[in-house]
Amino acid sequence: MIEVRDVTKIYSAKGKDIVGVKNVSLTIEKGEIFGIVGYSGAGKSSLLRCLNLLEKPTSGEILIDGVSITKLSKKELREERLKIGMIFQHFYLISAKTVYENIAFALKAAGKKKDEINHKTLELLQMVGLENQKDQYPAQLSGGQKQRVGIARALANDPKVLLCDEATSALDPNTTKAILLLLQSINKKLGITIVLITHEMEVVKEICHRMAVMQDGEIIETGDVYNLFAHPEKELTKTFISSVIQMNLPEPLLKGRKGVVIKIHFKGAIAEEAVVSELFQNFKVKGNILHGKIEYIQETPLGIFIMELIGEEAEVKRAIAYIKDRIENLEVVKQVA
Ligand SMILES: Nc1ncnc2c1ncn2[C@@H]1O[C@H](COP(=O)(O)OP(=O)(O)OP(=O)(O)O)[C@@H](O)[C@H]1O
Repeated sequence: MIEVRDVTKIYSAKGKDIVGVKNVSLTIEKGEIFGIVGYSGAGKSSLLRCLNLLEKPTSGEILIDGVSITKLSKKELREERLKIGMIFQHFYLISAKTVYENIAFALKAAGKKKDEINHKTLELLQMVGLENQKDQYPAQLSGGQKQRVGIARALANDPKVLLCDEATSALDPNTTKAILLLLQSINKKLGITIVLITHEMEVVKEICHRMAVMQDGEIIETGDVYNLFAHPEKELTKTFISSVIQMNLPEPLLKGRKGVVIKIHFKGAIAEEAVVSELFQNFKVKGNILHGKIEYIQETPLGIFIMELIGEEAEVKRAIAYIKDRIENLEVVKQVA
């Protein structure tokens, strides 16, 4: 478990104070994949780098499995850092070393013996699917393959935590998907806690269990990914979510509507039921479906329907009440007269 307690990071540049992270408190559970999203400059990298003390917080405390890493001596911190792997957007591989040597280097640096280094390196190569590229140099690899080397190297010393700094931002969508699947399988297989920062909501939607949204150094919203997608509160969270899920109708489509426009989120299995057709059977209302989609947040469906209900006012009201009453986890989120 990672506990971030009231952490602030202030940089000094040219005599000016720049706030990187502001009073952030956060708990990341053991074995979860936790995503931190925000625009450029929001403080994501600063916060992530505080987690392994690549940046020393100006104030506050960070505990990993109960050990306050902000209070460790240099020697203790060096040992603790071995338990925290990190991967980067631009990979940072050693260009003069082969794939095998890049991974083995991390084990050598930790003082492992030759036999153990060989055994572990081969095991890691297999885990990331690079057995056949072991003698190639980074320049001969694709971006996805380079990131696989980065992941193998980060896992060399069996860390408890893997920090991912925009790990897929330099990759194309297909390669991104493959790397995310690899991270997900590593999380399941090894039970390792993964903290990733990204500006791409798709990444969060694909693999994160929980997430936090950062703005101006602060965490403005946090929670379970599915629930935040279904009920985002903050405008910035809504903006991020709308980059992967169409949540609103374009203004011109709303203009001139005579009926009541409602937006419904169907949560969980209910998304697959024929709720909307039942509505039209039971009430004297006509409906225009303006937008309808079922998204999958990992395995769980989230249905989004925007429709216009046309009919006598009282009947439309009854129809809306019927939807609200009948299904507990169905919500009318917007009514426009
Ligand atoms: N070494 C540094 N010295 C001075 N200011 C810094 C330093 N690192 C970050 N900052 C500042 O701290 C703030 C947060 O930056 P940070 O890089 O953590 O944000 P970010 O959300 O990761 O953005 P990006 O995705 O662009 O890296 C910014 O205003 C940035 O200019």
